[in-house]
Amino acid sequence: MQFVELSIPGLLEIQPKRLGDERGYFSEIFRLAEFRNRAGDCDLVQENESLSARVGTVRGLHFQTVPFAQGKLVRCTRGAIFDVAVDLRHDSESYGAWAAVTLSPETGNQLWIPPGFAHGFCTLVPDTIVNYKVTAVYSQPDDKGVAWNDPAIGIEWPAQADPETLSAKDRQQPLLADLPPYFSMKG
Ligand SMILES: Cc1cn([C@H]2C[C@H](O)[C@@H](COP(=O)(O)OP(=O)(O)O[C@H]3O[C@H](C)C(=O)[C@H](O)[C@H]3O)O2)c(=O)[nH]c1=O
Repeated sequence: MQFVELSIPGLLEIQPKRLGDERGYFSEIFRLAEFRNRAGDCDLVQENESLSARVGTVRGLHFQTVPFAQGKLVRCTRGAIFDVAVDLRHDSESYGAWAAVTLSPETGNQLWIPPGFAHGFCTLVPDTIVNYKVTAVYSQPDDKGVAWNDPAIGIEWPAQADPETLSAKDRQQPLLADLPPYFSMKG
């Protein structure tokens, strides 16, 4: 299993090994000890799955606030996504910066997003399924967001991104400039 740090420290793209044979392949997609060794001590306490029927579906940018801040280990099990994270740690050198990877079942790669980041994705094909483990349970009162198209963040979404697919919640997320300092590098 390979771990590659993205342009923002803390974000890790994970590439499990695939052992191929005449039947297909076998792949270990998660080992807690190896994951913790790279991502730090954390417990993955909930697993989520979402299906997005339309190509260009945009979900995000979401995060939960302390004490329910979530780390997310994201993979795409059908279709493909442009998966993006935004640094919301107010004392980080990369505050407001974004980084993205394409996740798909063909590559089998994953993205680790530590607490302190907003997460979102855009589907690149119809009927895309995203599966992700999180380090804190869902807490609706602590479920917050930031505008997907905030020019101060400047995410270069794929051409497929379709604003018509946004949920009512995502159509009215605040701008980065209006976010309280929810997160710090000090945890
Ligand atoms: C996140 C979550 C949601 N829900 C309920 C709340 C709503 O009734 C329904 C849909 O929730 P929402 O519209 O927030 O789902 P997404 O737009 O896919 O949001 C997710 O996608 C972005 C990309 C993320 O990173 C977050 O994990 C998560 O916010 O599921 C739950 O019951 N448990 C949960 O953990």
